[in-house]
Amino acid sequence: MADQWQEAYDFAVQVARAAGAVIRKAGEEEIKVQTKSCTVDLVTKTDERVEKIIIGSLKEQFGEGTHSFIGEESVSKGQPCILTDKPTWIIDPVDGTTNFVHGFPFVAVSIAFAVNKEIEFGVVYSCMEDKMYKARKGQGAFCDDEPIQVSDVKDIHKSIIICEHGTDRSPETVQKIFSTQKKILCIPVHGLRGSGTAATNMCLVACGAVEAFFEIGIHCWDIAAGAVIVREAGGLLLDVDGGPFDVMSRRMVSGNNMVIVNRIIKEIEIFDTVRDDAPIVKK
Ligand SMILES: O=P(O)(O)O[C@H]1[C@H](O)[C@@H](O)[C@H](O)[C@@H](O)[C@@H]1O
Ligand SMILES: [Mg+2]
Repeated sequence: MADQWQEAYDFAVQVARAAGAVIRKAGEEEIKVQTKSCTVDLVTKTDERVEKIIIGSLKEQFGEGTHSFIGEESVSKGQPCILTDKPTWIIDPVDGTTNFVHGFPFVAVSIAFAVNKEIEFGVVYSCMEDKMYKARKGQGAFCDDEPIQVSDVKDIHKSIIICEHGTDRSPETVQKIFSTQKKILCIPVHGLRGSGTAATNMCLVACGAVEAFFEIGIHCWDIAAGAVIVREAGGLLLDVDGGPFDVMSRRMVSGNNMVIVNRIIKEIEIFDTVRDDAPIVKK
C-alpha cells in the first residue's frame, strides 16, 4: 500500500525549516513581548505569525477541513485542544519563547502529526543551532539525516538529567520543583541542565546528550514531536507517577532506559496541573 504519510512527513520538515528562518530573521529585529497565563509566560508577534504560516502552509498542501490543528497560540486564543482520531497537526511555532526574547540560543519549531491519537511523526527544528531532528513511527530518529540513539548509561550516578522550572511561580509549586531537583542532584548525578525548550530537551535525550528530561506543566505542543523522536531513538516515556505516557496530561518523564526513568520518578514531587483537553471553564 502506498505510504500515505511520507509526503506529509517530508513536507513538515520543509515547513519547519522555513518557519525557523522566519524566527531567526525576527530575532534580529526588535521583539515586542506580551504575556499569557502569567507575567513570565511570554508570547510575541513572531509566535503568532509563525503559527499562522505553518498552519496556512499545511492547509494549502492538504486542504481545508481534511486535517485538524492544535497550535499553541490558537489554543491560547480559545481554539479547542482536543485530540480526536482525525489526522491532527500538533504545533508549537516557537518553543523557547523566553529564550527567543532574551537571545538565548535554544529556540525550536515543533511539529507533530497524529492519526487515531497515535503520533505518526515528529519534527523539531532547533533553528538557532540549525539542527533538524525528526522521526517517524517505526523508521528511526535522525538529526540532520544522521541516525541518533539514546545514551546507554544505566548508572544514575553517571547521568545528566534535564529539568525545567516552567512558568508557575507559586511558592508551593516552586518548593516542589526545587525539592525534586535537590533530591536528584544529591543522588548524586553528574549534573542538572535545561535548555528552556521542552522539544529541544527531548531531542537531547534522543541523541544521547543527557539521560532523561522530565517536566510537569508542559503542553502537548511542547512534547508531541519530541515524544516520537525519543521513542524512535530507543528511549521511552512515562507519566511522572510511573503510569503510561499521556500527551495531553501536561506531565511526563522521557529517558534512555527504564532504570534511569524509574529512578527519577522516585524523586519527583508531583503537583496538580489542568489537562490540555480539560473542558474550558467559562469565566
Ligand atoms: O516556549 P514555550 O512554547 O512557551 O514552551 C516552554 C514553556 O514556556 C516553559 O515553561 C517550559 O519550561 C518549557 O519546557 C517549554 O518548552
Ligand atoms: Mg511555544
